[in-house]
Amino acid sequence: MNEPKVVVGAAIRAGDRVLAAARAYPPELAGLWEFPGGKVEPGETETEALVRECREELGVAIAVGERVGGDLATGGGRYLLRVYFAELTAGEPHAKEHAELRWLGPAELDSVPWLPGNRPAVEALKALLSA
Ligand SMILES: Nc1nc2c([nH]c(=O)n2[C@H]2C[C@H](O)[C@@H](COP(=O)(O)OP(=O)(O)OP(=O)(O)O)O2)c(=O)[nH]1
Repeated sequence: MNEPKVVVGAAIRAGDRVLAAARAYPPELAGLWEFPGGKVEPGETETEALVRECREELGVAIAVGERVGGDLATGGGRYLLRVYFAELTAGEPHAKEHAELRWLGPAELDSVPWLPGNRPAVEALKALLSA
């Protein structure tokens, strides 16, 4: 079996809220929520991938911070998801590729249907944002 590909997600934080994004595609994932991000390309660091994806998907610049939770198997074992805190350094997020964006506080994190693999990261976030 192939090694899982690393997928990085940015938990962009503003105060006690983080930015969640609803996928627009593919059809089987559309309407489910995730952290902006994507696959780490060959030769790219995880930080570089996060910066690139947030520029492409949201039109913003970010600074990447600490990890949120551990490595999460997702996509039926095809991917290893790693979530990082991030902060906006330039621009306001616009949904260039997502169906919708929402800023969610710790009490609102359960108000959207997350991609199933994100569950443990969302639980970790809830604890970190409430602390
Ligand atoms: N970006 C992102 N992907 C996630 C999260 N959770 C999760 O299970 N995934 C899955 C969904 C996708 O199957 C895969 C990442 O794919 P993607 O479509 O976002 O990556 P990409 O932008 O590099 O894709 P592409 O260029 O190949 O279309 O990881 C998450 O929080 N953020």
